[in-house]
Amino acid sequence: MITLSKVKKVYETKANKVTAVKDIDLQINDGEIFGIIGYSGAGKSTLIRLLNGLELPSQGSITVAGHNITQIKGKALRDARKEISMIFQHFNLLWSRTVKENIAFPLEINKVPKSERTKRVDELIKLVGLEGRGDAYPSELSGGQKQRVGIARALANNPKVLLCDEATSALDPQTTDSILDLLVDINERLGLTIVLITHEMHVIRKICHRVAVMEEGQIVEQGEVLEVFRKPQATITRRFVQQVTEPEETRETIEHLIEQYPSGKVIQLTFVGKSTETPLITDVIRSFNINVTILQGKISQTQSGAYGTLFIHLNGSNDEIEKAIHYIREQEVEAEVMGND
Ligand SMILES: Nc1ncnc2c1ncn2[C@@H]1O[C@H](COP(=O)(O)OP(=O)(O)OP(=O)(O)O)[C@@H](O)[C@H]1O
Repeated sequence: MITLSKVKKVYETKANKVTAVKDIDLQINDGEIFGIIGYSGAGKSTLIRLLNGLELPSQGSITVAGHNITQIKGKALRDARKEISMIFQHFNLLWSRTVKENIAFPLEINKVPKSERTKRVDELIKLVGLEGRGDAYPSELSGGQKQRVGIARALANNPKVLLCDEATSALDPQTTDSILDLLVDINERLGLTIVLITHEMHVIRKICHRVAVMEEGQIVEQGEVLEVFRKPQATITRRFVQQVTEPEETRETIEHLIEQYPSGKVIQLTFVGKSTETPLITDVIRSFNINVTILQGKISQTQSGAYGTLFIHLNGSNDEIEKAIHYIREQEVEAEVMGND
Protein backbone atom coordinates (compact mmCIF):
# COMPACT_ATOMS: atom_id res chain seq x y z
CA MET A 1 0.00 0.00 0.00
CA ILE A 2 2.88 2.38 0.76
CA THR A 3 6.03 1.80 -1.26
CA LEU A 4 9.20 3.82 -1.24
CA SER A 5 11.85 2.93 -3.74
CA LYS A 6 15.40 4.33 -3.66
CA VAL A 7 14.17 7.56 -2.09
CA LYS A 8 16.59 10.39 -1.46
CA LYS A 9 15.97 13.94 -0.30
CA VAL A 10 18.62 16.62 -0.47
CA TYR A 11 17.95 20.12 0.88
CA GLU A 12 19.97 22.81 -0.80
CA THR A 13 20.58 25.80 1.38
CA LYS A 14 22.69 28.81 0.46
CA ALA A 15 25.54 27.52 2.54
CA ASN A 16 25.47 23.80 1.75
CA LYS A 17 23.57 20.67 0.78
CA VAL A 18 22.00 18.48 3.45
CA THR A 19 21.06 14.92 2.60
CA ALA A 20 18.11 14.38 4.94
CA VAL A 21 17.16 10.89 3.71
CA LYS A 22 18.89 8.49 1.34
CA ASP A 23 18.60 4.94 -0.07
CA ILE A 24 15.16 4.44 1.48
CA ASP A 25 13.41 1.26 0.35
CA LEU A 26 10.32 0.57 2.37
CA GLN A 27 7.04 -1.26 2.06
CA ILE A 28 4.17 -0.71 4.48
CA ASN A 29 1.18 -3.04 4.28
CA ASP A 30 -2.54 -2.19 4.31
CA GLY A 31 -3.95 -2.04 7.82
CA GLU A 32 -0.55 -2.09 9.46
CA ILE A 33 0.69 0.12 12.30
CA PHE A 34 4.22 0.91 11.19
CA GLY A 35 6.67 2.81 13.40
CA ILE A 36 9.72 4.79 12.32
CA ILE A 37 12.09 5.50 15.19
CA GLY A 38 15.22 7.62 15.29
CA TYR A 39 16.93 10.34 17.25
CA SER A 40 16.60 14.02 16.41
CA GLY A 41 17.97 14.79 12.95
CA ALA A 42 17.71 11.20 11.70
CA GLY A 43 15.36 12.26 8.88
CA LYS A 44 11.99 11.10 10.26
CA SER A 45 10.11 14.37 9.69
CA THR A 46 11.47 14.59 6.16
CA LEU A 47 10.31 11.05 5.46
CA ILE A 48 6.80 11.72 6.75
CA ARG A 49 6.57 14.95 4.72
CA LEU A 50 7.56 12.93 1.65
CA LEU A 51 4.77 10.46 2.40
CA ASN A 52 2.03 13.10 2.29
CA GLY A 53 3.43 14.94 -0.69
CA LEU A 54 4.45 18.06 1.26
CA GLU A 55 7.98 17.51 -0.07
CA LEU A 56 9.13 15.92 -3.29
CA PRO A 57 12.07 13.51 -3.24
CA SER A 58 15.27 14.44 -5.07
CA GLN A 59 15.36 10.85 -6.34
CA GLY A 60 13.21 7.72 -6.17
CA SER A 61 9.48 7.05 -6.20
CA ILE A 62 6.76 6.97 -3.55
CA THR A 63 3.37 5.31 -3.86
CA VAL A 64 0.73 5.87 -1.18
CA ALA A 65 -2.81 4.45 -1.30
CA GLY A 66 -2.40 3.63 -5.00
CA HIS A 67 -1.15 7.12 -5.96
CA ASN A 68 2.36 7.66 -7.24
CA ILE A 69 2.65 10.92 -5.38
CA THR A 70 5.99 11.76 -6.93
CA GLN A 71 4.39 12.02 -10.37
CA ILE A 72 1.08 13.73 -9.75
CA LYS A 73 0.39 17.44 -9.37
CA GLY A 74 -2.45 19.92 -8.80
CA LYS A 75 -5.92 18.43 -8.35
CA ALA A 76 -4.70 14.83 -8.58
CA LEU A 77 -2.22 15.48 -5.73
CA ARG A 78 -4.88 17.29 -3.66
CA ASP A 79 -7.27 14.34 -4.15
CA ALA A 80 -4.57 11.86 -3.20
CA ARG A 81 -3.81 13.87 -0.08
CA LYS A 82 -7.42 13.50 1.08
CA GLU A 83 -6.62 9.84 1.58
CA ILE A 84 -3.49 10.61 3.57
CA SER A 85 -4.20 12.38 6.83
CA MET A 86 -1.91 13.55 9.59
CA ILE A 87 -1.78 14.34 13.32
CA PHE A 88 0.90 16.44 14.99
CA GLN A 89 2.88 16.74 18.20
CA HIS A 90 1.38 20.16 19.00
CA PHE A 91 -2.06 19.25 17.65
CA ASN A 92 -2.29 22.21 15.18
CA LEU A 93 -5.88 23.04 16.13
CA LEU A 94 -7.67 26.25 15.20
CA TRP A 95 -7.88 28.07 18.54
CA SER A 96 -10.83 30.29 17.65
CA ARG A 97 -12.99 27.32 16.64
CA THR A 98 -14.81 24.89 18.93
CA VAL A 99 -14.10 21.16 18.96
CA LYS A 100 -17.00 20.54 16.56
CA GLU A 101 -15.87 23.34 14.25
CA ASN A 102 -12.30 22.06 14.21
CA ILE A 103 -13.48 18.60 13.26
CA ALA A 104 -15.85 20.03 10.64
CA PHE A 105 -13.08 22.09 9.02
CA PRO A 106 -11.76 19.49 6.54
CA LEU A 107 -15.37 18.61 5.68
CA GLU A 108 -16.08 22.27 4.84
CA ILE A 109 -13.00 22.38 2.63
CA ASN A 110 -14.25 19.22 0.96
CA LYS A 111 -17.66 20.93 0.42
CA VAL A 112 -19.64 18.34 2.37
CA PRO A 113 -23.23 19.66 2.88
CA LYS A 114 -24.03 21.03 6.36
CA SER A 115 -26.48 18.31 7.47
CA GLU A 116 -24.03 15.58 6.51
CA ARG A 117 -21.21 17.48 8.26
CA THR A 118 -23.12 17.67 11.53
CA LYS A 119 -23.86 13.95 11.42
CA ARG A 120 -20.25 13.06 10.62
CA VAL A 121 -18.87 15.34 13.36
CA ASP A 122 -21.15 13.66 15.94
CA GLU A 123 -19.92 10.22 14.81
CA LEU A 124 -16.30 11.31 15.07
CA ILE A 125 -16.79 12.87 18.52
CA LYS A 126 -18.13 9.51 19.72
CA LEU A 127 -15.34 7.58 18.00
CA VAL A 128 -12.61 9.51 19.82
CA GLY A 129 -14.44 9.68 23.18
CA LEU A 130 -15.15 13.42 23.33
CA GLU A 131 -18.89 13.27 24.00
CA GLY A 132 -20.11 16.41 25.78
CA ARG A 133 -17.04 18.47 24.78
CA GLY A 134 -18.15 19.46 21.27
CA ASP A 135 -18.76 23.11 22.12
CA ALA A 136 -15.53 23.59 24.10
CA TYR A 137 -12.60 25.61 22.71
CA PRO A 138 -9.14 24.00 22.46
CA SER A 139 -7.87 26.20 25.33
CA GLU A 140 -10.42 24.49 27.60
CA LEU A 141 -9.14 21.00 26.82
CA SER A 142 -6.36 18.82 28.27
CA GLY A 143 -3.49 17.73 26.01
CA GLY A 144 -5.01 14.29 25.52
CA GLN A 145 -8.38 15.79 24.58
CA LYS A 146 -6.69 18.15 22.10
CA GLN A 147 -5.04 15.18 20.43
CA ARG A 148 -8.41 13.43 20.29
CA VAL A 149 -9.73 16.45 18.37
CA GLY A 150 -6.69 16.20 16.09
CA ILE A 151 -7.45 12.53 15.46
CA ALA A 152 -11.16 13.15 14.81
CA ARG A 153 -10.31 15.95 12.37
CA ALA A 154 -7.77 13.73 10.62
CA LEU A 155 -10.38 10.99 10.18
CA ALA A 156 -13.15 13.30 8.94
CA ASN A 157 -12.72 12.55 5.22
CA ASN A 158 -12.23 8.79 5.70
CA PRO A 159 -8.52 8.63 4.87
CA LYS A 160 -6.79 5.35 4.07
CA VAL A 161 -3.56 6.34 5.79
CA LEU A 162 -2.96 8.22 9.03
CA LEU A 163 0.50 9.73 9.53
CA CYS A 164 1.42 10.53 13.15
CA ASP A 165 4.24 13.01 13.70
CA GLU A 166 5.46 12.51 17.31
CA ALA A 167 1.76 12.52 18.22
CA THR A 168 2.27 11.68 21.89
CA SER A 169 5.58 13.43 22.58
CA ALA A 170 3.92 16.41 24.30
CA LEU A 171 1.78 14.21 26.55
CA ASP A 172 2.37 12.65 29.98
CA PRO A 173 2.84 8.85 30.14
CA GLN A 174 -0.73 8.04 31.14
CA THR A 175 -2.28 10.28 28.47
CA THR A 176 0.22 8.88 25.95
CA ASP A 177 -1.08 5.38 26.67
CA SER A 178 -4.73 6.41 26.28
CA ILE A 179 -3.99 8.05 22.89
CA LEU A 180 -2.03 4.98 21.79
CA ASP A 181 -4.98 2.78 22.80
CA LEU A 182 -7.25 5.01 20.70
CA LEU A 183 -4.94 4.62 17.68
CA VAL A 184 -5.03 0.82 18.04
CA ASP A 185 -8.81 0.97 18.35
CA ILE A 186 -9.26 2.98 15.14
CA ASN A 187 -6.70 0.84 13.33
CA GLU A 188 -8.73 -2.26 14.21
CA ARG A 189 -12.17 -0.74 13.69
CA LEU A 190 -11.52 1.13 10.47
CA GLY A 191 -8.68 -0.97 9.02
CA LEU A 192 -6.70 2.25 8.71
CA THR A 193 -2.98 2.07 7.91
CA ILE A 194 -1.02 4.05 10.50
CA VAL A 195 2.54 5.29 10.05
CA LEU A 196 4.07 6.97 13.06
CA ILE A 197 7.37 8.62 13.75
CA THR A 198 8.76 8.76 17.26
CA HIS A 199 11.92 8.78 19.34
CA GLU A 200 10.28 6.66 22.04
CA MET A 201 10.57 2.88 21.92
CA HIS A 202 7.65 2.65 24.35
CA VAL A 203 5.37 3.87 21.53
CA ILE A 204 6.76 1.27 19.13
CA ARG A 205 6.50 -1.49 21.74
CA LYS A 206 2.93 -0.66 22.64
CA ILE A 207 1.21 -0.34 19.28
CA CYS A 208 3.37 -1.06 16.22
CA HIS A 209 3.36 -4.28 14.22
CA ARG A 210 6.61 -3.46 12.45
CA VAL A 211 9.34 -0.89 12.93
CA ALA A 212 12.10 0.77 10.92
CA VAL A 213 15.07 2.32 12.72
CA MET A 214 16.54 5.46 11.12
CA GLU A 215 20.01 6.89 11.55
CA GLU A 216 21.65 9.60 9.47
CA GLY A 217 18.91 9.55 6.85
CA GLN A 218 18.97 5.80 6.31
CA ILE A 219 16.96 2.84 7.55
CA VAL A 220 19.52 0.76 9.41
CA GLU A 221 17.17 -1.98 10.52
CA GLN A 222 13.54 -3.00 10.08
CA GLY A 223 11.31 -5.90 11.04
CA GLU A 224 8.53 -7.25 13.22
CA VAL A 225 8.56 -5.43 16.56
CA LEU A 226 8.88 -8.61 18.60
CA GLU A 227 11.80 -9.85 16.46
CA VAL A 228 13.58 -6.50 16.70
CA PHE A 229 13.18 -6.61 20.49
CA ARG A 230 14.45 -10.17 20.59
CA LYS A 231 17.47 -9.68 18.39
CA PRO A 232 18.32 -6.03 17.78
CA GLN A 233 21.15 -5.90 15.23
CA ALA A 234 22.40 -2.32 14.97
CA THR A 235 23.95 -0.56 17.98
CA ILE A 236 21.35 2.20 17.79
CA THR A 237 18.52 -0.37 17.82
CA ARG A 238 19.98 -1.95 20.96
CA ARG A 239 19.93 1.46 22.61
CA PHE A 240 16.28 1.94 21.69
CA VAL A 241 15.35 -1.55 22.92
CA GLN A 242 17.12 -0.84 26.21
CA GLN A 243 14.88 2.24 26.69
CA VAL A 244 12.04 -0.20 27.27
CA THR A 245 13.65 -3.32 28.66
CA GLU A 246 16.20 -1.84 30.99
CA PRO A 247 15.06 0.89 33.30
CA GLU A 248 17.83 3.48 33.72
CA GLU A 249 19.23 1.98 36.89
CA THR A 250 19.26 -1.60 35.66
CA ARG A 251 22.88 -1.66 34.40
CA GLU A 252 24.06 -0.15 37.66
CA THR A 253 22.01 -2.59 39.69
CA ILE A 254 23.34 -5.52 37.71
CA GLU A 255 26.96 -4.42 38.16
CA HIS A 256 26.30 -4.12 41.86
CA LEU A 257 24.76 -7.60 41.92
CA ILE A 258 27.68 -9.11 40.04
CA GLU A 259 29.97 -7.74 42.75
CA GLN A 260 27.63 -9.07 45.41
CA TYR A 261 27.63 -12.57 43.95
CA PRO A 262 31.29 -13.40 43.36
CA SER A 263 30.55 -17.08 42.71
CA GLY A 264 28.08 -18.44 40.16
CA LYS A 265 26.73 -16.46 37.21
CA VAL A 266 24.34 -13.60 36.64
CA ILE A 267 22.26 -14.30 33.52
CA GLN A 268 19.93 -12.08 31.53
CA LEU A 269 17.08 -14.11 30.06
CA THR A 270 15.02 -12.75 27.19
CA PHE A 271 11.61 -14.29 26.60
CA VAL A 272 9.42 -13.76 23.57
CA GLY A 273 5.82 -14.81 22.92
CA LYS A 274 4.84 -18.24 24.25
CA SER A 275 8.08 -18.69 26.16
CA THR A 276 6.92 -16.02 28.67
CA GLU A 277 4.16 -18.38 29.74
CA THR A 278 6.22 -21.51 30.54
CA PRO A 279 7.43 -22.34 34.08
CA LEU A 280 11.08 -22.19 33.00
CA ILE A 281 12.58 -21.30 36.37
CA THR A 282 10.73 -24.14 38.12
CA ASP A 283 12.02 -26.56 35.46
CA VAL A 284 15.60 -25.35 35.92
CA ILE A 285 15.48 -25.66 39.71
CA ARG A 286 13.99 -29.16 39.48
CA SER A 287 16.33 -30.43 36.77
CA PHE A 288 19.73 -29.12 37.88
CA ASN A 289 21.64 -29.11 41.13
CA ILE A 290 21.87 -25.33 41.36
CA ASN A 291 20.38 -22.48 43.38
CA VAL A 292 18.47 -19.85 41.44
CA THR A 293 17.94 -16.32 42.77
CA ILE A 294 15.62 -14.01 40.86
CA LEU A 295 17.17 -10.54 40.79
CA GLN A 296 14.96 -8.41 38.59
CA GLY A 297 12.42 -8.90 35.83
CA LYS A 298 9.90 -7.26 33.56
CA ILE A 299 7.37 -8.45 31.01
CA SER A 300 5.94 -6.04 28.42
CA GLN A 301 3.16 -6.60 25.90
CA THR A 302 3.65 -5.84 22.22
CA GLN A 303 1.01 -5.99 19.48
CA SER A 304 2.14 -9.50 18.54
CA GLY A 305 2.91 -11.06 21.90
CA ALA A 306 4.74 -10.68 25.18
CA TYR A 307 8.36 -9.75 25.58
CA GLY A 308 10.21 -10.14 28.85
CA THR A 309 13.60 -9.88 30.48
CA LEU A 310 14.62 -11.57 33.70
CA PHE A 311 17.91 -11.33 35.56
CA ILE A 312 18.77 -14.38 37.65
CA HIS A 313 21.76 -15.59 39.59
CA LEU A 314 22.73 -19.24 39.21
CA ASN A 315 24.95 -20.80 41.85
CA GLY A 316 26.43 -24.29 41.84
CA SER A 317 29.19 -26.20 40.04
CA ASN A 318 30.34 -24.77 36.69
CA ASP A 319 29.24 -27.96 35.01
CA GLU A 320 25.66 -27.77 36.35
CA ILE A 321 25.44 -24.05 35.51
CA GLU A 322 26.55 -24.72 31.91
CA LYS A 323 23.98 -27.50 31.57
CA ALA A 324 21.25 -25.23 32.94
CA ILE A 325 22.15 -22.45 30.47
CA HIS A 326 22.15 -24.96 27.62
CA TYR A 327 18.72 -26.19 28.73
CA ILE A 328 17.36 -22.62 28.92
CA ARG A 329 18.59 -21.88 25.38
CA GLU A 330 16.93 -25.06 24.14
CA GLN A 331 13.60 -23.59 25.33
CA GLU A 332 14.07 -20.73 22.83
CA VAL A 333 14.89 -18.29 25.58
CA GLU A 334 17.94 -16.09 25.02
CA ALA A 335 20.46 -16.37 27.87
CA GLU A 336 23.27 -13.83 28.13
CA VAL A 337 25.92 -14.30 30.83
CA MET A 338 26.52 -10.92 32.47
CA GLY A 339 30.26 -11.21 33.24
CA ASN A 340 31.45 -12.66 36.54
CA ASP A 341 33.33 -15.69 35.04
N1 LIG B 1 13.81 22.43 5.07
C1 LIG B 1 15.05 22.05 5.36
N2 LIG B 1 16.13 22.71 4.85
C2 LIG B 1 17.38 22.30 5.13
N3 LIG B 1 17.69 21.25 5.88
C3 LIG B 1 16.68 20.55 6.44
C4 LIG B 1 15.30 20.92 6.20
N4 LIG B 1 14.51 20.03 6.87
C5 LIG B 1 15.34 19.17 7.50
N5 LIG B 1 16.65 19.48 7.24
C6 LIG B 1 17.83 18.73 7.73
O1 LIG B 1 17.65 17.36 7.38
C7 LIG B 1 18.11 16.51 8.45
C8 LIG B 1 16.98 15.60 8.91
O2 LIG B 1 16.00 16.40 9.55
P1 LIG B 1 14.56 15.86 10.02
O3 LIG B 1 13.82 17.03 10.60
O4 LIG B 1 13.94 15.12 8.92
O5 LIG B 1 14.98 14.85 11.18
P2 LIG B 1 14.11 14.26 12.36
O6 LIG B 1 14.57 12.87 12.58
O7 LIG B 1 12.68 14.47 12.08
O8 LIG B 1 14.53 15.15 13.60
P3 LIG B 1 13.58 15.97 14.59
O9 LIG B 1 12.86 14.95 15.40
O10 LIG B 1 14.54 16.80 15.37
O11 LIG B 1 12.67 16.79 13.70
C9 LIG B 1 18.65 17.44 9.50
O12 LIG B 1 20.04 17.55 9.34
C10 LIG B 1 17.96 18.75 9.22
O13 LIG B 1 18.75 19.84 9.65
